Amino acid sequence: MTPAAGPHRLEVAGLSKTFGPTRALRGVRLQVTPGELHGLVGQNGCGKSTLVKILTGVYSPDPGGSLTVDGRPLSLPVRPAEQREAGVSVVHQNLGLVDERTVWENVRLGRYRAGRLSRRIDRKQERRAVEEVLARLGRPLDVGERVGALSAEDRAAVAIARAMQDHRPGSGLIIFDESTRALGREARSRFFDLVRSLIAGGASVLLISHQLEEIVEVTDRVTVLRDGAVIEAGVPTREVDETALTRMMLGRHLVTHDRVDTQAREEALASVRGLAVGPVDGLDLEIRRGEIVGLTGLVGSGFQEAAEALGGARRARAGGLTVREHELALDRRRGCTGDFVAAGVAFVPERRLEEGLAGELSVADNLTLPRVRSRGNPLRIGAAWQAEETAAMIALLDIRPADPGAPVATLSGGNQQKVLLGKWLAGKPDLLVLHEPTQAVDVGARHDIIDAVRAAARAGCGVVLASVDAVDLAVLCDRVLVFRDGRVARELSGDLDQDAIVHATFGADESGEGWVG
Ligand SMILES: Nc1ncnc2c1ncn2[C@@H]1O[C@H](COP(=O)(O)OP(=O)(O)OP(=O)(O)O)[C@@H](O)[C@H]1O
Repeated sequence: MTPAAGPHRLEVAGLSKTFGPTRALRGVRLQVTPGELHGLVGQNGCGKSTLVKILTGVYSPDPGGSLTVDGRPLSLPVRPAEQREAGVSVVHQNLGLVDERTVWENVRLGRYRAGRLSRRIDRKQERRAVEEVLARLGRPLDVGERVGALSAEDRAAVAIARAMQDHRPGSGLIIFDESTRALGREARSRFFDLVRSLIAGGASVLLISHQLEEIVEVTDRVTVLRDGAVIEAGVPTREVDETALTRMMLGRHLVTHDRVDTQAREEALASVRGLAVGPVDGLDLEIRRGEIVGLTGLVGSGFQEAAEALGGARRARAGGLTVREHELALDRRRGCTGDFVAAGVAFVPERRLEEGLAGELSVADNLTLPRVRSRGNPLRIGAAWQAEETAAMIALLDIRPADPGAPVATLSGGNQQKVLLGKWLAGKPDLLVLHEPTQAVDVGARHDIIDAVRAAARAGCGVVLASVDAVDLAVLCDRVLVFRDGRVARELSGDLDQDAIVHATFGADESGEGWVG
């Protein structure tokens, strides 16, 4: 679309943010017009989240920048009330919903209006308010339903309703910060239908995504950040394609990954017997050296629980895992991670800071932690092997900043993901269990991660890759097990392609159930 005349919906000028030695943003400018779907892309650590946090008042920027909405300047740092009044709202990663709560509670969370006299929440009024917002969106839902029980697209509608409830018709800016990843292809397209209907009504959208295909497909214009600075401001999307965007983001050309010949050897490496965890009941699985086995399915199908149990992060009801000569009981209590490490099993969880990394410790400490005990005196921090291993992993995975002393919590999401993977790869595991390893990483980092996983397989490591990302599964795996209702509904192998994986995950199975995505 052509930019509308009159003031911009959002105008950011000269915005900078410095964290100690890191210049996270440098003189950023960004203009979003009314009724525009504007994409914002950039490598991990280029400053996207920092920008969103400034727009929503979490961070105060360095002095000197300015921020206007519909021509009205906002004070810096942004005050929550002012942000709400201006109609700027964010939908976070994975939609930011609380599954255990109802639709109306999710929409109203944090903004209940208590009765003036009773100080009680007026449930009837709250529910009615939410029904009205959903009606405005054209998505009437049962507001008393638990959000966890909803379909992916209804969940998306709840997140959008939550974001737009204070918007005056024809105004407002919704920022989607990596919000669409959990949506399947079909749900995603309906999600964008909904977004377009908001835009047709005059709202604006800033879409932050690592899915360049999606950016190219749905946005009107796109702004590219690199190392905290704007490289391209508001290029009309019809003038770019994925390759051009990648080059702008990374400053280099990337060769896309194709499938490579299998690295799997004849030699058996690991076997799973009678695994019962979550909805899974009695899973058997053999993994050979160098083999990459994918586990996938819809949320709740059991593939995630199975991966967590194999990695020692979740206690199973029953089951055993044999890796070479090591036998591990999978129904043991958590806390026996040491046994898994000793057996050569490494698990890279999806939730990095909660399960996998110590945020306050440095990159070097996090990368080398699992081997501190076996390789030397834990009190002798800074040993030569630690420096060597850290330097090797920083280089292999292009971890940024390349500073071994930086606390991990200060790294961007994608760079934390790389540290987590590096932590386990450096230990040269026999069995590597990965859960969503490329989540929230940019195209360049994804490239590095795929290379690193392949190199591990080439060295004889068996890999279990649990993911909803059909592209990752298709380029990396020798075979893919598709879970449905706790059982392996399909096993795909041979020349895998992503459409076949998506179809097997979302499509009707032999019994004719399900729906085609
Ligand atoms: N609280 C903080 N303290 C120190 N440095 C920080 C802090 N927050 C972010 N940074 C640094 O600022 C830079 C920008 O990080 P930011 O999280 O904004 O990147 P991003 O583009 O959102 O990355 P990703 O795509 O990986 O989420 C990075 O170098 C990061 O290490």
